[in-house]
Amino acid sequence: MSETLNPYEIAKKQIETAADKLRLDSHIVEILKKPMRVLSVSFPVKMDDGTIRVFEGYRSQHNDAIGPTKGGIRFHPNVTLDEVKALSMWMSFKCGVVGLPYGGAKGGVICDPRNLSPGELERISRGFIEAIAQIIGPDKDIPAPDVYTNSQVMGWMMDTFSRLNKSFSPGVITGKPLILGGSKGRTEATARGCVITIREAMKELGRPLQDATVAIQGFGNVGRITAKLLSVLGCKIVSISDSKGAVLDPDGLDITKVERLKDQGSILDYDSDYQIDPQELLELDVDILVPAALENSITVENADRIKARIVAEAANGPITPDADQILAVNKTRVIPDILANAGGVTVSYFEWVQNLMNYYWSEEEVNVKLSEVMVRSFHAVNQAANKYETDLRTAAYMISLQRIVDAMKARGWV
Ligand SMILES: NC(=O)C1=CN([C@@H]2O[C@H](COP(=O)(O)OP(=O)(O)OC[C@H]3O[C@@H](n4cnc5c(N)ncnc54)[C@H](O)[C@@H]3O)[C@@H](O)[C@H]2O)C=CC1
Ligand SMILES: O=C(O)CCC(=O)C(=O)O
Repeated sequence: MSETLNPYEIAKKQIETAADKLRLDSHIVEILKKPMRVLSVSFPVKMDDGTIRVFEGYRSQHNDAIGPTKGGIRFHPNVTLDEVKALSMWMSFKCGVVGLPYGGAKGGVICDPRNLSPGELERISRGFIEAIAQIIGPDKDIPAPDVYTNSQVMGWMMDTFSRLNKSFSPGVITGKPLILGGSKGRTEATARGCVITIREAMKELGRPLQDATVAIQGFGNVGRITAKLLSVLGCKIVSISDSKGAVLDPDGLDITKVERLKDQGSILDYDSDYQIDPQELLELDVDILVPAALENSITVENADRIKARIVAEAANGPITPDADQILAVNKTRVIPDILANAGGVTVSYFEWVQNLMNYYWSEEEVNVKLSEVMVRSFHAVNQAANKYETDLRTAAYMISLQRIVDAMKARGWV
């Protein structure tokens, strides 16, 4: 039987694996395998040509035993309800692994921002928040950016929520522009956190970062800043891809040039001799592979051909469970998404805290706090993996599952 690529089925499987190791009661596992609340909405939006289009979106809230739920909003043509549910579950375990007082949530709207005008994008952003306003709020559920949404989208969403509630509510959403209560360091936080986990993993393996070779799939918020930060640490970024294709230079790409080309048109303008098939990027013989795009990049189809020593899951869900097993046999070190990309939600938490106290930290303060969280969490997961003789993903799930279960018990739910 071929493996499932359905993210919801995958998330459930990951929970079962860790729950088995923790010997959790089956009724507790059943609670955790379902989001506690899912809102499915459709809302009309006036397009620039005067026509009205109806857009569909979802908000899934997985478990709020520990605190309000938290997680990004994705705008993408392939958004599905099952994807949003899985992403909300992964958010719960991500918040758990770094010890944030949140449960997980996620939202998604089926649309393609690459084909929308700025005005249409604004009306979709406002329309979606109006449609889900009843279930979000600073002490209920706090959205943030994800794929194809950014700080401007968060600004519009915060404005719509504040107007509906007739009070300025910066704490309803994070990843906002600085002028509206955004946190310094939030834009870079996911990549910065990921780079810290890579640095710690390389230390564990006794390998230097200087001249380490890196391939990065995805050149958006996370992939692009990861490329920049790793190159500052002396790594050689040999290959980068985005939704249009991939480029490779075995001597190391000029990241500033790739950034300029991306802003002006396409990374494929780098040099036609440097273009490769994006699938090839994943299979390059590099020290570090960073999938920073979407789910299911590494499956049973290609797992056996992955040559990287470390795969750092900057994206959510890039490796399927069956592929995970193949990578483990091949001794590839996988830094799981719920740890590798937890820097984003960590600084989102700092943003929310700053909004609630209306007092703001310097970028240095934010980065020092982020680094403390990421280093501590990486080593806690690594130690648990050694103790339970398991991989980093299962160890990370075990830590978070235990926290959520403890909270549910303390509240008298189970
Ligand atoms: N933005 C954040 O703070 C966080 C993002 N993530 C995850 O990181 C991943 C990337 O998110 P962002 O960078 O924020 O999104 P983004 O919208 O800024 O960038 C997405 C990038 O992926 C590229 N892409 C899309 N399809 C691709 C494909 N098939 N092959 C190669 N590249 C492709 C796009 O061209 C774009 O460069 C997602 O899985 C997201 O859920 C996780 C934690 C936090
Ligand atoms: O910053 C946040 O609250 C959540 C970011 C996110 O959606 C994620 O970590 O996948």
